[in-house]
Amino acid sequence: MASILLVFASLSGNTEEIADIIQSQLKPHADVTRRHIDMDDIEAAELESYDGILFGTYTWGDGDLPYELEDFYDDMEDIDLKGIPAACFGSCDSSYLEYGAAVDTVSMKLQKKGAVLVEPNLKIELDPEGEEITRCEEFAQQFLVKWKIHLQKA
Ligand SMILES: Cc1cc2nc3c(=O)[nH]c(=O)nc-3n(C[C@H](O)[C@H](O)[C@H](O)COP(=O)(O)O)c2cc1C
Repeated sequence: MASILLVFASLSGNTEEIADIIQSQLKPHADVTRRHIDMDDIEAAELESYDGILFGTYTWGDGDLPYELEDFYDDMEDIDLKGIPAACFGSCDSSYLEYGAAVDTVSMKLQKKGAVLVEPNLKIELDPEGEEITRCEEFAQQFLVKWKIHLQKA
C-alpha cells in the first residue's frame, strides 16, 4: 500500500484535532505514518521517503512558524521532494492579522523543494467544529482522489 506522512506541529491540540480527522479519512486507503513535531523523532529528510505528505502547523507570533518547527523548516532546504503530492493545513485565529501565515510558509517551502501541492491550504478557525469538521474530511478525501491520480501517472 502506498504511504502518506501526516506530520504536524500543535501546541494546544487544535492542529492535532484536524490531523485526527484527516487521519481517520486516510486510514482505509493508505499506509499512514503520523509524526508530531516536538513529540516524535523526525528529521526533515524523512519527508523524502513517502508517496504523499500532509503537513499541519499552527501559526505563532506575528504570522510566524512555531518555534519547534524552525530547525525542521531550515533543514528542509537540503531535501528533494520532486513530484511528491502534498497538502497543508492548520489551526488559525482570525483575531490575528496574519491569518494562518505559517501554513502558507510551509506550503511554499514544500513547493520550492519540488512537492506538488494538490489541494489548497486548509485553514481552520481554532478547533474544528460542525461545518469545519466536514471541511477537514473533504480536504482529506480530495487529497486522496488527487493523490491516487498522481500515483497512477507516476
Ligand atoms: C502568541 C500567539 C501568537 C499567535 N499568532 C497567530 C498568528 O499570527 N496568526 C494566526 O492565525 N494565529 C495565531 N495564533 C493563534 C494560534 O495559531 C491558534 O491558537 C491555534 O489554534 C493554535 O494551534 P494548536 O492548538 O494546534 O497549537 C497565535 C497564538 C498565540 C498564543
